[in-house]
Amino acid sequence: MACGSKYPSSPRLFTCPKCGGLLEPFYIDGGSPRGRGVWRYRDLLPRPRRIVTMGEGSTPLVKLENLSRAMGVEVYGKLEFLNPTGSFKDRGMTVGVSIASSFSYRLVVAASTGNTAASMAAYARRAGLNPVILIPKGGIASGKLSQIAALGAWVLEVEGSFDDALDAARAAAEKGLAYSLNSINPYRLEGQKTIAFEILEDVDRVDHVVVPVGNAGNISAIWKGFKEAGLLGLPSMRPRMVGVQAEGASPLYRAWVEKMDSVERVRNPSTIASAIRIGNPVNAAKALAAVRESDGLIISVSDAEILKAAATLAENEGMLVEPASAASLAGLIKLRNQGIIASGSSVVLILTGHGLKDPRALEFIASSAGVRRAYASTAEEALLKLEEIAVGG
Ligand SMILES: Cc1ncc(COP(=O)(O)O)c(C=O)c1O
Ligand SMILES: N[C@@H](CCOP(=O)(O)O)C(=O)O
Repeated sequence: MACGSKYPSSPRLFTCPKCGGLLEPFYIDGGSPRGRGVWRYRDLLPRPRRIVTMGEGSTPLVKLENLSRAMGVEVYGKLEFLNPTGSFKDRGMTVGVSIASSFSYRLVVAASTGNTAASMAAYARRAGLNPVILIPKGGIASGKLSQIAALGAWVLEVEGSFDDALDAARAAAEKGLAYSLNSINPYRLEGQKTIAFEILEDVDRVDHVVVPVGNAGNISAIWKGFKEAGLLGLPSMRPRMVGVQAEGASPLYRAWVEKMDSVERVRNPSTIASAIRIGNPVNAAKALAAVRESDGLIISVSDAEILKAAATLAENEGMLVEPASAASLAGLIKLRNQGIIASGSSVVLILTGHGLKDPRALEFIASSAGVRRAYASTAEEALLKLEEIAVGG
């Protein structure tokens, strides 16, 4: 693939036997959008015999009016946290699990920082498959852990980072023990490229698409979508792709700064944004190519900037997202302050995961918003308190 080789599509062929690079499907014929959700773009998706769906995709693209005014740019949020399991991963899982189920796999496997796991578990249950999940011990948000447990998945806690868990999950898939649904699976990423198609159907102009980056599959998939959109008769817009990493887990940012084509593994990635606490992104080469081809860039933001952005989004737009998602707004704020994104630009933030998944992070956000709480021992006292609040405004 990086070497230019082409192969007939096969559900288990993920990497190029010659160069070891991750494969990508390509299409000769186009088509046209019809229906709703991810499968609206079925002419540019794999064609499994059976489709396992929960109506994922068709998420709202909402103008963030207050932030747009304050920042002097047109900011839109793509509300990916409104997908069935609360993250963009569902777009990929409907495709990946449909393939697994069409080819009679019984066991599906993924390493996860939480959202891939929750999504895979849900779609696998619906398809009657058994989900096995490897997580970094103590490394995922409590809401996600409960979500996975409630879906009855097998959870294997691995001492180490997400990257260590992924090494094991990949090895298990290579041995044929289970079908891998991480983003090494090119068919799963095909579902995620539909984010680009939907953006193109919803806005007339987009200059920048800002994406939080962990394992780097999503930014690569979205850019692939922009490149392929013409095949579906959609407008051919090529926005700049902006990848945002958390400072303590930023191998791609470092590779970008040092003008490298591959990343150096960060051994102990650390950030409050557990979803992107990843030190060795498997899609690094594709993501770097996407950013370069689109004339975009990769930046990093601190945990403080991420939490501040999450609180800003909540206070100004009423949206609660998990820290990894807020990294996109933190990135935009930084790029506006540095003058890199010009005023008047049209910017789409990919809001990837729901805030309710990470109650601990919500507490941090609440404290920065200044929690307003009072106690009343009777209804009369409550009324007095309300009168005081009304006077205070
Ligand atoms: C909420 C959230 N945001 C962003 C990301 C980053 O996506 P990717 O791994 O495709 O770069 C992830 C997962 O990695 C995630 O769960
Ligand atoms: N944030 C991800 C990490 C795994 O990424 P994947 O795209 O390779 O599945 C998660 O939610 O687990």
